Amino acid sequence: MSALLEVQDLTVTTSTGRRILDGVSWSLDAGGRLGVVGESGSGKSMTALAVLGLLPDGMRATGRVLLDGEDLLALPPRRLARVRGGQVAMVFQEPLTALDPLMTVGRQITGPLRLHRGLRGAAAREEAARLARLVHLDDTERILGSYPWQLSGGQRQRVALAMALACEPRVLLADEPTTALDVTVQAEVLDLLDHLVDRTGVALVLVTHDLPVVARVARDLVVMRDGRVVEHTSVAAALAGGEAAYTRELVGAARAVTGLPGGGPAAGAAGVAAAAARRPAPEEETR
Ligand SMILES: Nc1ncnc2c1ncn2[C@@H]1O[C@H](COP(=O)(O)OP(=O)(O)OP(=O)(O)O)[C@@H](O)[C@H]1O
Repeated sequence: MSALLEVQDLTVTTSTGRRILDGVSWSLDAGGRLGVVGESGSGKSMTALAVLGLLPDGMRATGRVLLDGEDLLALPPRRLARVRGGQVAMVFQEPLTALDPLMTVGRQITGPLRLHRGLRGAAAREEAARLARLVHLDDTERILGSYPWQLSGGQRQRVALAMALACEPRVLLADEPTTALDVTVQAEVLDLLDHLVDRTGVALVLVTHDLPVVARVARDLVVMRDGRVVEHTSVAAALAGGEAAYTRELVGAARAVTGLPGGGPAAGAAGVAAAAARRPAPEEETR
């Protein structure tokens, strides 16, 4: 079976000729969950932006980004804009950047429903309410009538997820979706992401500097450094040791400061407890 999304030899160069990405390749199957990790400046966000055709002015991308075999890098801008937000949706670190401060949440969710699915009136409102419930915004009526600034950070990120899922995308690209949230809300949003991927079958690309975040939600892993892919493996294999010395370094560092699950004796009690607590049963899922 061929991959749903395949990045082949992606290279991004600035106007001054500096290579920001150098021959990045990875693939994602339908329904897959891929984590992209690496330290600050390793090129994670640029990879996500290049996939979406959203690179800053003056940067040039070469290589191929195949969605179901169609090269997104070769698409005319208007066709690419339809793919973006349609077949490939995105969620960023700061949900406020994706939300219009002057529009109620309800109108923001019905926007993509109208644009990508042709829903209007009561049908659009009902679908917006269903999406709000899907992302566990249970006080649905109040939330849909609120403006973004009236919501908490966690609620805003749930709204951003509802908007991303409104067009029934095949791929969800999330760049540091929990980094701006405090720790307990982070855990809730990660559990929600996990649940949404299961529930909708959307394939996930999760970009983060935080390995425990990836370990919690992703199945496959791309480790980046200095604009290159160091290793493309499974999360389980990386936690069990990883091929590349740099992957082992990242895993070791994460394990030293957090309860990173899996792995050998170094995982310790905190890691084992975190692994056990990783997937709550649906009925006890954190809201
Ligand atoms: N607008 C820009 N112009 C030129 N270089 C840039 C620009 N934005 C980022 N870069 C450079 O591109 C490289 C990759 O940056 P990128 O933002 O993808 O890293 P990252 O892995 O996502 O890090 P972080 O977690 O800090 O966001 C870095 O060296 C960065 O300095």
